Amino acid sequence: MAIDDLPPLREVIARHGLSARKALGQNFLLDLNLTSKIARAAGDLTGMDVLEVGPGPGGLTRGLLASGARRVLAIEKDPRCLPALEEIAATYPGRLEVVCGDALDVDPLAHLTPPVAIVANLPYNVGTELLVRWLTPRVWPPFWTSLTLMFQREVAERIVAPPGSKTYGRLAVLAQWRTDARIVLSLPPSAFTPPPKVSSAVVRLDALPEPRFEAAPKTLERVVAAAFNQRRKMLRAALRGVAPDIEDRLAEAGLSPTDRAEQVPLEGFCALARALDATR
Ligand SMILES: C[S@@+](CC[C@H](N)C(=O)[O-])C[C@H]1O[C@@H](n2cnc3c(N)ncnc32)[C@H](O)[C@@H]1O
Repeated sequence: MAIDDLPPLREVIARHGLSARKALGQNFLLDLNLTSKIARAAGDLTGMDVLEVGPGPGGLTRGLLASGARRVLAIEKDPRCLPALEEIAATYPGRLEVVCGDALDVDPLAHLTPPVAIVANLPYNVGTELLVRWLTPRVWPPFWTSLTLMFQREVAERIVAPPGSKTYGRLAVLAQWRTDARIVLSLPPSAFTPPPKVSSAVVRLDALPEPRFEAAPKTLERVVAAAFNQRRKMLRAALRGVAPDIEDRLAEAGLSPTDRAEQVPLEGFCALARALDATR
């Protein structure tokens, strides 16, 4: 059964000539049962403001509106998608605002009132850049309460990876520091039009009221980036450029200079960030 009275998405993309563009990472979800499922994975949206990044022809947008979101702000870079999105806006008067632009340049708080749920099916590189930005504001809690984001399966696994695992790295530390992160849905390439080369997964990240351990976001980001850039090296070598007296700071944080980044738990990276900031 259709989730609204709008025409099927295949008809919409044919009518508006929305052939997928590789440069914009366009792999569309045209099955409205699936887009409803992703909207439901975002939790109870009744009365919430929702930021959707990269709505494309609007399959997920329809799911979000049908599931009771108060208002949806949809930021889409490709102007060819606007007519399809305007049709949806007309079906849900006053509830969908469409902004044409790069999500990296738009301030959602100029359009929405917190608390906000963020939902997106974005190209990989923009998705991780936005994720890191949403996870590292100076002040916590952030303007959003949850992030429900589609990634390549391999990136989703990196976000939820535990310490000691091969995929544990910068994304795992930054995500698990301030959120509860879990994979809530897996999708095969055949779910998308055109099908991508790899499987995808939806990750749900719920903002914690407070970070698990105290640390300044900028310092933590710097430490984690340096540590995992050379993940096979011992910490004292990988972090040499971070501080001249890195061995003393590692000792203060209770870390061994001969450890490697993938063995260091979240708590250890936060302790190191605090030790570095204490000596500035
Ligand atoms: C993978 S498609 C998903 C489209 C739609 N959400 C769906 O699930 O069918 C990604 C969408 O993000 C848009 N996009 C790519 N980069 C963007 C950016 N920097 N800001 C906003 N939208 C972007 C693309 O034009 C495309 O419509």
